[in-house]
Amino acid sequence: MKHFLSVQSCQPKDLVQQALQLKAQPWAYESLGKRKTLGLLFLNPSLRTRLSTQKAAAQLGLNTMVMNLSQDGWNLELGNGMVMDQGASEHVKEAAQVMGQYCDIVGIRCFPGLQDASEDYRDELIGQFIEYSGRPVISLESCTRHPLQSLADMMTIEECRGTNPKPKVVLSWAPHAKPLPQAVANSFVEWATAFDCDLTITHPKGYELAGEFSSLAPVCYNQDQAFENADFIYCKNWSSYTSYGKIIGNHRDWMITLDKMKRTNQAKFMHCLPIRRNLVAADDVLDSNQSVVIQQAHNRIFAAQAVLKNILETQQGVGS
Ligand SMILES: NCCC[C@H](NC(=O)CCC(=O)O)C(=O)O
Ligand SMILES: NC(=O)OP(=O)(O)O
Repeated sequence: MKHFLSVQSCQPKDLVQQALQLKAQPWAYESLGKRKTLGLLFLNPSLRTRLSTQKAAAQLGLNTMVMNLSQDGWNLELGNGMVMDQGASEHVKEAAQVMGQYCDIVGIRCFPGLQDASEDYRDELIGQFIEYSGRPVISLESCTRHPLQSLADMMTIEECRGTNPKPKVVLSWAPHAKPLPQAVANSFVEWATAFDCDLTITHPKGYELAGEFSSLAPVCYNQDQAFENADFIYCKNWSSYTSYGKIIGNHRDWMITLDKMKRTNQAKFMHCLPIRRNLVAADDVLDSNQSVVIQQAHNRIFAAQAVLKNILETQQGVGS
């Protein structure tokens, strides 16, 4: 594996199996990353991604440097040929090349601005780090995707599906107070459709995902109907793609409740976290034994570890 940016960066089923093996034997490769450095750049807040990736790196013997770029770093300019007389102090060309000197692998978290769809969907910052750092780059959630989350989600589905050959998985939009990125939902659709799942997307009209993602699974505008016989409910808010970055209507009645969960086949409840209780999902859903949100967060360690292991093996000429 060279970079890890989306489901297309890997053999997803194989990677899930590797991650599950690492969960069983976390220290099996504890010297693989010896004397190598992982640099993690955060332009946005994080609890899980930051800590699970650091823990994964430690279990591979990697040294980690973390930088909260938005608080502690210089504002970066991405544009070519810009006269830098505004807020940005440093160009990504220098910043990425410098990171490439300090690190063997670079991870970047960067949320979209939610103002301009074409700008966000170019995912320029990650692209520039690939170009200028000369190092393998891992997406820690980009403007368009969150592949480490999706990998952990697929591990969780694998662990919970039992002998069900094709579980019904429902990605359900839920309300929120703030306009949020589409990245988690986009990525989940891409990954779930690469596995043996019967995926349905449900959301109010106006919340259609970008065509490259919405075209991968049927959309049902009736949440109650979508929940019938579901084995997994994957809940997430996202802002509108068509009215880009906007919240349209309030749709508070789309919150996940125990009554709605009763329509399902005792479905497991999934969410990437952080989650706003009693807005996105009710307390009694999150506190029920159907909720697997903590298991998902636990699996983030081994998802990151599997990705780092593959990149390190490629650097040593033993992987693909
Ligand atoms: N990394 C996982 C999700 C991150 C982000 N959630 C948030 O920003 C929630 C913020 C809040 O609830 O204030 C999202 O939806 O993409
Ligand atoms: N799910 C997830 O990525 O959480 P953080 O934003 O806390 O990293």
